[in-house]
Amino acid sequence: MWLSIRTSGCSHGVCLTRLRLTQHRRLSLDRRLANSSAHRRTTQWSGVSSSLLPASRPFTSLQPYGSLYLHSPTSTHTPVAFASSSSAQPAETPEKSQAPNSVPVQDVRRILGLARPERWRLSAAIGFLTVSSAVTMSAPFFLGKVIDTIFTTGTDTEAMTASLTSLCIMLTGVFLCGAAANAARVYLMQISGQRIVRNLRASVFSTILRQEVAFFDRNRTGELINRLSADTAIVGRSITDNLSDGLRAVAQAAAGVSMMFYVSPSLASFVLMIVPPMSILAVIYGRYLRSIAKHTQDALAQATQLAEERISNMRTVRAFGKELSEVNTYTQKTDHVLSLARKEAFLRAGFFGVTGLSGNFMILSVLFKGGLLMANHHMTVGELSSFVMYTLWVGISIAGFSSFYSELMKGFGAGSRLWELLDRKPEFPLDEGLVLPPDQLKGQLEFCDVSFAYPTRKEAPIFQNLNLLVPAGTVMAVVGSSGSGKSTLVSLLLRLYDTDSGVIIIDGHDIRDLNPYWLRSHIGTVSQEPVLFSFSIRDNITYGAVDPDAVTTEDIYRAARVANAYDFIQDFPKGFDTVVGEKGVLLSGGQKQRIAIARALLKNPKILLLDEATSALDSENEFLVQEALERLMEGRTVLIIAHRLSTIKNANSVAVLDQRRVAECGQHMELLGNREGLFRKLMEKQAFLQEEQKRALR
Ligand SMILES: Nc1ncnc2c1ncn2[C@@H]1O[C@H](COP(=O)(O)OP(=O)(O)OP(=O)(O)O)[C@@H](O)[C@H]1O
Repeated sequence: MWLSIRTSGCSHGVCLTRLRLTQHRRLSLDRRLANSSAHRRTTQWSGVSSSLLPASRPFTSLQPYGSLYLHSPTSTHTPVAFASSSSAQPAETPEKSQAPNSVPVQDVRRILGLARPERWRLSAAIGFLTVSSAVTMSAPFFLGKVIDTIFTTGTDTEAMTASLTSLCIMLTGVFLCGAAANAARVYLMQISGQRIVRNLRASVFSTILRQEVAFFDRNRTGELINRLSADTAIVGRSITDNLSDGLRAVAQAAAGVSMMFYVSPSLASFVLMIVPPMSILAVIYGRYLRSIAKHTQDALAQATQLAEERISNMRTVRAFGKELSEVNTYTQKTDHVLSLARKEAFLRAGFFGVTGLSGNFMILSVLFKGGLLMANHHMTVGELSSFVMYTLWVGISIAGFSSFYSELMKGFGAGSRLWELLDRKPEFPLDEGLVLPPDQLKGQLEFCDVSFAYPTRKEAPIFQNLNLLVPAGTVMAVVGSSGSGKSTLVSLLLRLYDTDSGVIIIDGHDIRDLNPYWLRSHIGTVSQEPVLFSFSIRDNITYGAVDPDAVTTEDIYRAARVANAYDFIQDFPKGFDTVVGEKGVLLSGGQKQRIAIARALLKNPKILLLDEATSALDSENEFLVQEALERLMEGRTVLIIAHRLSTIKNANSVAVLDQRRVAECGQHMELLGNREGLFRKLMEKQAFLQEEQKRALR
């Protein structure tokens, strides 16, 4: 039994979408098969610590890029439109949420979990820390002994010299050990910190790259980069350097207080009355600081995002003469950062002012009370000196602990943003699903009753019950007015987005059942404005290969020759090793396109999605690009967004998009014959006919 869906105005068999009900059954069977492990190809992502991710989610690494996302509607083509702060979509990351005043236990566990792979190094560092702190804290006691030796040996200079010398030699040895232990601690902590940050960055980057394209529509690049660079560094520092400083502060404060009680319990009880109010102050301060630090990070992320977007599109900024206004906008953002930083500075100033004052009062009270005790012979001068030094150390340690606490809170703030990102599950998997044997892939494409709206603009549907069939090995030209959804068709075929309803079928398989990674490895794309990466031409071409390691220099040269790129590449002084600049900015439009064609050729895809170059190219470049494209299209299923009459004429069929569906479909001459038809009107409007007439006259 056959169910036929004919698109309105479609007069050619190609556009007749036949959806056999038995095929439906086959599809559901395939879907079940896809779910079975036999049909799944799940590849472990390597190089990233799986402990960073929730257990429910397998952590897999990126495969070499198989497909070229050149015609993604999200890619930065010229002309460039900037996201204004007012119109910007809210970011998905948790910056917009209020900073909670308490740290959830699972956040603490998670942040400590980051240090697990470094536990041995960190344990050794803590061992060295204990040694160096013990040395530091024993110093006042022994220095007190030195003072007492000086004051109590009276006129017996020989005895004093002997005991003073032995004491000083012993202390020198102890201090040297302390210095070595301290150096070892700093080294181990730094290395562990860098390793933790490296792992965290790899995880965050990998998580970002696995997200579906809609995620990148919602989140700004600058904000994501900020998570990747700044937040990871803050988290890394908070559990290494900062943790070490915190532990040292606690250990030294505890040892200092014990020694104060050992030297003079009555003086110690008197002085330490000041500690409880100071601790309460430190906790309150830490909370405030955490909240302000989080807002400062958010504001900074926004400023970074703006700078990143403007700098990477500098040509557009210059062309519109917007340098000054962009500087003003950026300054406004940094002013906001400054106002938050001012609040933070005010808080810090107040806190450190109070702690400094308390420290001085502590010393003053020690000297006052200690002087009285000395006068009553309850203390020696050496003991009082030791006590004063311990008091100073305890004061320094408490101040160190409060800065440790505030840094730790900053770390939790940055961590909470990272967890939200790391925990985000992509809406559809990158590397799961059915993989067809190579000989089974013919390349027939079918859109059956497809309805779709972009996730960020659900209220504006792009397609409603769209039907289209591209038989394997044929070329279909897609035409339509601007915004009719031509590029969206390409995005759906690449499965950058999923349809809201209806199915896209490739060789009888629902695209959602196919492994997206595998699927994209068989689809080549070349857009009007191909994006190249800032490495050499050789590497840019190799980027297209599914297995870059298997690519030989001869393969690259062959692809470049077929793409009409070999000669101009060889004319560069560095030939194939020429670096093309960011997004290929050092090349002309036509050169970029021919390199992109070579890149697609190396991939040798079964299905080609092309966005033909417009008249932006000069006639020689246009000819070379056109010729290269024609060679690329040979023997493949091609969906081409056509801008030229010659392409439309040479295609096996033409589909006209209008009103969220395929309005007309058929061979070029057939569609042109319909005087009232949309295609005819479109051609007239786009001056294709005039172009043809001009040619006929020549
Ligand atoms: N990522 C996106 N998020 C939301 N809307 C989008 C997105 N990309 C495109 N659109 C919208 O979808 C519609 C179709 O866009 P599409 O790029 O597919 O049109 P097109 O026919 O290729 O246009 P053109 O010929 O001008 O390139 C447009 O209204 C566009 O604004």
